[in-house]
Amino acid sequence: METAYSMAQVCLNEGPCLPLEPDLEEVMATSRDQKELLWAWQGWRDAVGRQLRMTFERYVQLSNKAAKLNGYQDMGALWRSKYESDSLQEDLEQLFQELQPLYLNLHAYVRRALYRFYGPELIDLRGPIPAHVLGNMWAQSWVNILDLALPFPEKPPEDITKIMQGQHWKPEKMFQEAEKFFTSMGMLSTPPEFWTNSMMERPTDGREVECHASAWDFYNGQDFRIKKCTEVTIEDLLSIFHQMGHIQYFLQYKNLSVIFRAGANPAFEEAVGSVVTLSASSHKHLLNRGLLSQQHQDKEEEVNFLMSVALEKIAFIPFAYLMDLFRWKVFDGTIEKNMYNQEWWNLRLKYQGLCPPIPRTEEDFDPGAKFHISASLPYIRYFLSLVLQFQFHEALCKASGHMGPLHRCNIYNSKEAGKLLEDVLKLGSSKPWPEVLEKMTGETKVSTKALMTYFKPLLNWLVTENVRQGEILGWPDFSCSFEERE
Ligand SMILES: CC(=O)N[C@@H](CC(=O)O)C(=O)NC[C@H](CC1(C(=O)N[C@@H](Cc2ccc(O)cc2)C(=O)O)CCCC1)C(=O)O
Ligand SMILES: [Zn+2]
Repeated sequence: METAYSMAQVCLNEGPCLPLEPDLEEVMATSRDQKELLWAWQGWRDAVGRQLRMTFERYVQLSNKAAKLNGYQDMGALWRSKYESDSLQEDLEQLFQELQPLYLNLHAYVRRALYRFYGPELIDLRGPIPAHVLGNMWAQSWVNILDLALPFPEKPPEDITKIMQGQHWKPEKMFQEAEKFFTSMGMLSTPPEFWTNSMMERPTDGREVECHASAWDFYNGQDFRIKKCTEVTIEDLLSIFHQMGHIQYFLQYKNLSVIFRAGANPAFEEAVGSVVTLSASSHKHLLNRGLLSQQHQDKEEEVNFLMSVALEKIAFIPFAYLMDLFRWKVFDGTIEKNMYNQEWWNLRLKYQGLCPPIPRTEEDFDPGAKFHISASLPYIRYFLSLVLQFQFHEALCKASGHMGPLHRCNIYNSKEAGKLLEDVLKLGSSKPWPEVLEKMTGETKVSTKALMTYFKPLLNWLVTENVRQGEILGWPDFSCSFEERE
């Protein structure tokens, strides 16, 4: 399945065939022509999703067989066991409910912005949003339509990608920049093997590679690598920070016995790189790294900044939640194979408030068009990491002596924050994760408080704006209308 995913391309009538990275992702991110967006969206699902359906059905059977042989009810139960909690699903639902007001206000606001641009024939102000106009192949991050959704359009943020390209950044410099962030906090640098053995760019010698980025621990205490088809963009720079977070975790726990060389739970692994990214993407940090020239941000520019972070992080919440809600139900048999696609879109409607842009059938297998499903990589870790990374951010900012709003904090150069983070990462999975969380934050429970604190100024602005526009929160017109699409 992963090979089919990484080799798939969508071909223009006469002319080149486009791979997902960077070409189709570029179309989804930059095109404002809904017919072109639909071509890429549908083409990718025809090329990948449809091909994977049969294999996926067999994969489910074999996965459950393996799980049962290991004493688990089904593979979903095995995946969930990593969190060592008998109330995991209830706790996750509780976190999701707490974040709903933030998501519903963002959804309503973005729907209005898309309505202004694409008009009533495409957008129903009381309905779900079609999934192909949100700037991303899976509508999991909406940051690429920031230009359509900017609260104060007369104060657009600087284009950091253009600045990077103007400064002739190369992939290796992007990795060095990320490493420098960790060493500035007194944390570990990468060994020479990392720089010789990693694959930082798509090969030009014709080798077909899996371009979805990943970080690898070779469990020999010295060989650690990242594989990524790096493009010189701010999006790729920030995802390199995320990847280097995995490498830092590998380095910190490399002397533990191999059974403990893992994150305290999978969400901890994901949160480490993301928490550093929260500082690295701050105005203060980008300014002092020479990637921004504007000295200070006024109130309105700050709302614009928070909107860009929300389009990445808040839009992601329901997607990250439903990915494994779907797979857990597939593994436990609640969702049978003749229902895969309609149940997938039921979840996409219920949690994300999205519709497919064209009718879908059971000939399609849209979940398979997402890397982690083709690669059998669990996903709930990203949902939990979203909450955890803000809890970590608050704790590390406090340790660094930061005063003022959480979204202005930058832990770069803070040896205190580095020490606190290091002491946590060194534990690997050798202690129950609530103990590790308490060491970092003083709390033993995952809490949305820090995330809500970070976004409070934006939520205030969003609620005021949505009330002013008389927005309906949610999608009472829940049907996905297609006739206008023709
Ligand atoms: C051997 C192995 O598998 N190693 C694991 C790590 C480990 O287990 O040690 C690994 O490298 N997994 C790959 C995966 C890559 C990325 C990803 O897939 N991200 C998600 C979700 C997301 C979205 C936005 C965001 O800001 C952060 C995350 C997506 O893009 O949907 C690509 C972009 C960034 C992270 C990763 O690094 O988590
Ligand atoms: Zn990760």
